This record gives sequence, C-alpha cells and structure tokens, in this order.
Amino acid sequence: MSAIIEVEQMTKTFRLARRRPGMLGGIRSIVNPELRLVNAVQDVSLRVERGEMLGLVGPNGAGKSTSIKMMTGILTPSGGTLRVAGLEPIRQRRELASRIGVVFGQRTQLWWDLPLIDSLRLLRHLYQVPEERHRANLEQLRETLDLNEFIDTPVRQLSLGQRMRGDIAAALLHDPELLYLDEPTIGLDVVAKARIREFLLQLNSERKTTVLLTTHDMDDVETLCPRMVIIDHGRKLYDGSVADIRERFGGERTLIAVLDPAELDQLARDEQDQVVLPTLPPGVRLVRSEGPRVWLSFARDTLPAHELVAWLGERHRLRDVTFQEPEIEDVIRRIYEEDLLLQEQGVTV
Ligand SMILES: Nc1ncnc2c1ncn2[C@@H]1O[C@H](COP(=O)(O)OP(=O)(O)OP(=O)(O)O)[C@@H](O)[C@H]1O
Repeated sequence: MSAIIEVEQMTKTFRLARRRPGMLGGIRSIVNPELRLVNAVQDVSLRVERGEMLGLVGPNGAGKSTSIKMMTGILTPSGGTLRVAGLEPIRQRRELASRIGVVFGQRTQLWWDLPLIDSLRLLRHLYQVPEERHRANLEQLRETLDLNEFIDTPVRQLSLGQRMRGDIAAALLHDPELLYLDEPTIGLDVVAKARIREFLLQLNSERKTTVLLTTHDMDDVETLCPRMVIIDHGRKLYDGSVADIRERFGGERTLIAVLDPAELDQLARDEQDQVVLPTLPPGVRLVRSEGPRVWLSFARDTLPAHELVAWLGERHRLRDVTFQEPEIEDVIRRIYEEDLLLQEQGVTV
C-alpha cells in the first residue's frame, strides 16, 4: 500500500492577544499586547493509506479542524512535516487543491443565490476540469446523490441535507483522490445521514477515493471507518479500530438470558417482583428481569462470555441468550469525561 497522507509531528500554536480589562487596559493591549499561546495541535503524526476511510474524532476544541486545515494547505503549521498526495500542502497549495476535495459541514462552497446547477457548472472553471470529464462526473453525481429534484433551486432555499449533497457533489467534480469531510452529517435527520453514509461507502468502494472525516456522530465512524483516530487537547491519543476501543474502555457487557417459563415459578422474587437468581459467578450482577428474561451485567475481563453461558446452562434451563455491547457513543463520552486516554498516556493538561 502507499500512503496518501504522511504527517510527522504536526504542530499548530495560535498566538492570541489577551485584552486587559478597562479602557486604559484596552489602550495598553494595543500598544503593548500581552500574548497568550493556544497549542491547538501538538506533535501529531499520522499515516493514511490510499483507499482508507478514517474517522477523526475528539471533543470540541480538540484540534480536528485545525489539523484538517493544515493538511489541506489552508493553515500554515507551526512545526512538523506534511505530505499529502505527495505534495507539501502550503508550498503546493494550488496543485493540491486539484487533487483533493473538501467539505466543511458548517459552511458551503456553493454560491448562495445561484441555482445549484450553476454552482456545479462554475466549479468546472475554478478547478479547470476538462469539459467532457466534468460532464460525465456531473451526470453520475446527479444520479448517485439524487440531485435532480432540486438542482434548479437556489442554494439558499435548499434543506440542510440537500445542500450537503450539493456540497459533496461540488467537492467531487474534479475526481479528487482524497476527500476531507468536516462534520458531514451535522444537523441532518436519520434518513439524510443514512443517504450520505451510503454514498460515501459507494464512493470509497467504487472509485477507491480515500476519505478522512471528522465527526461527533459515532454512528458515522461505526458505519464508515474501520479505523479511527482520537484527538484531545491537540494530541493524538488513539489510533485503531472502534471494536478495540470498545474492548478496552467499554466497561460492562450485558447478557440477556431467556429462562424456561416452567422454571420461573420455582425462583424467588424480590419486592419489585423481579426474579432473583440464587447464585451467580463472582463479578456478575443481575440488573433486571422481565417475564422469563433476565439481564446480567459482567465486566469483560472477569470471565469470557461463553463461560458465563455454560455456567448458567448447568443451573438453569435456557431458551435463548443474546449479548449487548455498550453503545460506542457512551464509551467515547466516558473517555472524554474521565480523560481515560490522557491518563493512560500520562498526559497532564
Ligand atoms: N484561528 C484561530 N485562532 C486562535 N485559536 C484558534 C483558531 N482556530 C482554532 N483555535 C483554537 O484551537 C483549538 C482547536 O480548535 P479546532 O477548531 O481545531 O477544534 P475542533 O476539534 O475542530 O473542535 P470542534 O469539534 O468544536 O469543531 C481550540 O482551542 C480553538 O479555540
């Protein structure tokens, strides 16, 4: 495989003038500004192979957008080396622009007052796409993104989901090898989100376009990205699969067992009329019961799931068992709230 993004120790420090209070302070701040440094991105190294779909996640202010802006040549890094599609983003910004597509979910690159189709035609000249290639791409994107019903509508009248589809089409008209998406599903309803995700999967599998997306929606990552990178306080804290992070920080699993109804009458009940199992292996808790169904919670490192099933099978007549993993959304929230990755890596902030 060959890398499309190679970033070594990318760093960005913003210098902000701190305003002193009061009128006199305001004047002093202009004459003799007191500077405050914001370490937005600190020593981030990242390698992305061609054809990958990578999710960049992290809490607000973590440094995701700043990282993407440096990788697209919009912002000059304070340190580190960057190569994207074999180019240096700042020095070869124009060349890079013709090789990558960028979508910022909160902003649009379309002309607000023009019908969508006019924007899509204008972009041909901006990116200098050969006419025939542009025509073929536009035709295909109209079809796959289902743009036809609103392509003659001015952009300002489009719904958020329609505008996002228009923006994605605009970013792909010049056949980029790499597509950056900054929060592509923000504010969209479930149907619109599903549509965008389906399209991105198709784009990646058919055209082999590399996709790098930032998102707060863990469903985006679970559906689209075999690999994710977690950034917090400007540092890369995790690089791996969603399954792995769930395994490491997922806390407790739940086993739902359906008992034989004939056995239910023989089991004790508590004051809420919930079934009480006489014994359970150490580390396993009965969380609740409903009819013949019991919910058992257990830490993934206390005992393997199959052993718990075998243990129950020896003592009860089981009709069915299913497992529930913690929602990835909850796992990630715990990681942010409890600074789990920062602590693990001994980072103090
Ligand atoms: N132009 C700027 N000038 C000064 N500080 C900035 C600038 N842009 C970003 N920052 C600061 O850099 C840090 C990282 O911001 P960034 O926008 O990259 O975060 P993010 O992970 O994209 O957050 P969000 O999920 O909220 O979009 C924040 O502390 C932010 O206030």
